[in-house]
Amino acid sequence: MAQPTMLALAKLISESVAKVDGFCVAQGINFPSLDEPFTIESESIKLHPEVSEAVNYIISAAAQLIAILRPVPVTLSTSAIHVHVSSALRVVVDSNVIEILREAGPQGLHVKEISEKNGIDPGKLEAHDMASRKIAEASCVRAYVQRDRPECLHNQSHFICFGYRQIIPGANTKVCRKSGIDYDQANLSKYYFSPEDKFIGTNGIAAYISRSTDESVKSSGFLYEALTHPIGAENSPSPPSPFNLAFKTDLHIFPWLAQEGNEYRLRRFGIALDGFDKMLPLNGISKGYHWDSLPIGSIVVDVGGGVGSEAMKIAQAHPDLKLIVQDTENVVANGIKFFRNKFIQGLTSGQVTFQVHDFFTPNPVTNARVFFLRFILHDWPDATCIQILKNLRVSAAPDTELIINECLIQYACSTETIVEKIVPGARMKSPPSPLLPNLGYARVFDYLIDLQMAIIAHGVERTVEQYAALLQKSGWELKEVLRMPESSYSLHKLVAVPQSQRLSVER
Ligand SMILES: C[S@@+](CC[C@H](N)C(=O)[O-])C[C@H]1O[C@@H](n2cnc3c(N)ncnc32)[C@H](O)[C@@H]1O
Repeated sequence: MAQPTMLALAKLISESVAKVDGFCVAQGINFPSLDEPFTIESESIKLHPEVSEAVNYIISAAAQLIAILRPVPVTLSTSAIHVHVSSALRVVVDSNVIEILREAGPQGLHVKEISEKNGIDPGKLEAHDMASRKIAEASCVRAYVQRDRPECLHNQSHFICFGYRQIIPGANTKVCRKSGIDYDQANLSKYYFSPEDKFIGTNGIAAYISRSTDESVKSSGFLYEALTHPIGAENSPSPPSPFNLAFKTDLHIFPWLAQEGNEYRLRRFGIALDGFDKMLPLNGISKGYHWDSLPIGSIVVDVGGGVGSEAMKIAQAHPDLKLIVQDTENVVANGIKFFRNKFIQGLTSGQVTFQVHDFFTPNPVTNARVFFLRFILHDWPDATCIQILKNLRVSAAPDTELIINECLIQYACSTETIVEKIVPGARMKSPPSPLLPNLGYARVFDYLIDLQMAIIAHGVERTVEQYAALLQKSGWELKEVLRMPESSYSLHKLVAVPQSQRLSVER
């Protein structure tokens, strides 16, 4: 007899599929197929609030079934070598295979022709593609690149989703003209080999893949060495991170990215964060928070705002707000270029300004209505976060609200903490049994990013309680949690207000 859990999971899957089907029928839409070209809009149904819950239950239940059904040694061995998927993905992105296939059209291209364009030996390319394809299939992801004939590859929706500029007349012409790239064959190959320009004007997904499979994957192999490093073991205040060991540097990743020679990586990092947003519901940044009820002209400071991809969305959706994007010098320069490409009116109208500011010093803006922090605190250990938060607290006005936009980690067991009881929104809705309380595999990305933060930056993804404690120690009070359950990543907004007693910054 099958385990009762298996039967319950199978039932949950069919009920949830029926819900997705019912929604599609009621709306008169087809659920996107893997054989159709990807667009951000067509994918948005998967993040629709009425669909996403059922989708998450299906993903979570399917993974639990796989874990039950697959022999344990196979599961462990597969996980042990899964890193090769990342390495193969990087080859495909950084050697321009996607762009070359897109240009070739639906009939695909012989590997020799791909090789003529990107300079990678066909035998090697074949080997890489096979690795990527076979492992992807083994993980039930489905092949990224399809073959009709043994030596011919063509794009599937997964690769098209990387959103490279198309190198064919029409839509491409516009983008390529913007970046000053001509269309003759000579320049085309130059473009393939000009990484400085590669991601500019794209939707950022390929930049995200390229970044993650470069610094992060290389560093990941050093996790054990970092954890067992004698300096760390001897309680040194700054034990090396896996990134430090892999890249032979003592620097934290951000000052390292700002170093001469890393200009391409820094630019790619900024565009990658814009690409990351494609995992989130459209207009997710606006959801939940009362942006529309802020007084006209209110100042929103995006602290460590990167190239300003979030500030751009807030500015576009709320034209009466003023945005100040703060970051380090090189990033601010990249941000201004990013805005010139995507939203020049924001700059010319004065609605958005950039400011060089080190968030380890008190914030120069003392009349902010909102301090906005996205993906800042997860880059640093607790003591450093408290420093950052205190420097915002000393500059906060009585009506300043602090929005922390971060992933919230949920334990795989049920919890009922004081914070969950008293702070509105702090508690996550529990999924039905026998799914894990944290939604299991449907939320695996959260836990991988948690590891990634530790690996590249000594950082960490935190629970609501951990954020409440950091805020409490730095003069802020957690007021509410604005959850966005439809996000594929547990990205939520924590809203904090100044504690009544003003703190002085400890140095
Ligand atoms: C993970 S990124 C997040 C960027 C942006 N908030 C977003 O969500 O797209 C972290 C940002 O912090 C910036 N940063 C790092 N150290 C900084 C410092 N000391 N002062 C200001 N910004 C800093 C980095 O340059 C980077 O843009």
